[in-house]
Amino acid sequence: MTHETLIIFNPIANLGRAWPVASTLRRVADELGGADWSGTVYPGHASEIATKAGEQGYKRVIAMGGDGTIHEVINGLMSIPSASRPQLGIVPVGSGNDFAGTMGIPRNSEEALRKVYSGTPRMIDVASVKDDAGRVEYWMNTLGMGFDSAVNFHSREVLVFQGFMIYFLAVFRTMVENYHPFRITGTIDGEPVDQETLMFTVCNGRREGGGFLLAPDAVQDDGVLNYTLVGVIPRLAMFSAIPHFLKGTHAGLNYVKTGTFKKIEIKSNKPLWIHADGEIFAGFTSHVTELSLEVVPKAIELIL
Ligand SMILES: Nc1ncnc2c1ncn2[C@@H]1O[C@H](COP(=O)(O)OP(=O)(O)OP(=O)(O)O)[C@@H](O)[C@H]1O
Repeated sequence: MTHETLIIFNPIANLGRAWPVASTLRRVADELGGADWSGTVYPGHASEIATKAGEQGYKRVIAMGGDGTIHEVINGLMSIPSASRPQLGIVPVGSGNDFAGTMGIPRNSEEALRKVYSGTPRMIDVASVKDDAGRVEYWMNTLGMGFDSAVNFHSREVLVFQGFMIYFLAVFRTMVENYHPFRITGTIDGEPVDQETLMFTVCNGRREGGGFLLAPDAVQDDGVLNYTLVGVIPRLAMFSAIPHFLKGTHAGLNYVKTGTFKKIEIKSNKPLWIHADGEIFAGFTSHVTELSLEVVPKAIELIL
């Protein structure tokens, strides 16, 4: 440890386009006071590096990548006691960068890096998810069950486009291949829920999939999370719903329920496909049928 800042850099973010950005940013970081750098070598590595950063006494950790990198870094930071948890900075070099977008972090990576060195820390909420096998993960942007998870899984196979276009193509594939209603029962903040569902997305951030505005009113330090639940509609009607989710005007649709919560406990009659911040929590071969979701208020000090 030679600096008080550690940059955790994902070289394969944005399909490898992040890699050349690092050499430019290295010079900028040096000019701003310097940082130690650590590149990720395999999935999950960012989480391990962030955990170690706490033990090593770093004052701040910069997640340089997309939402998946921030997700891993946050899981590492949450394993550190809050008193010694480093601050978090974000330099978006991923493809969707939805959480950075929500937080108003500049899309330009050099500008974002400069902001980390000159910005103000603000405590933000994160959230936890626990499945029926007792597996716990933290997430900071969105966690989706059903339709948007299938979109996320398919988006990994679209290799020729960038950003939002990847997700847009994946949406059409999902409509054709994965019409998969499921029934959820359980409670939202103690209130019973029993609902045939196509998609159930819980949000701390406002958008996912490079621009789908699922929770336009979400606030990241209000101690509550938002949800958007899409009931069962015919496949064709889904086409007309897309513009609403892009603009964030879906709350008025009669098959959509939205609201806020602190804790959700649900069971599904079918295994749930789940993404957490765009990372696969339970894929197409999922066995997860029970889930508990909870806000962790003001858990991370994010430099903005
Ligand atoms: N060296 C590596 N080799 C393979 N995978 C890696 C490596 N380092 C990180 N990863 C994985 O890369 C994946 C994608 O990272 P990330 O989400 O940051 O970028 P992105 O998908 O381009 O951006 P976004 O999620 O904002 O669309 C993550 O699942 C992470 O675990």
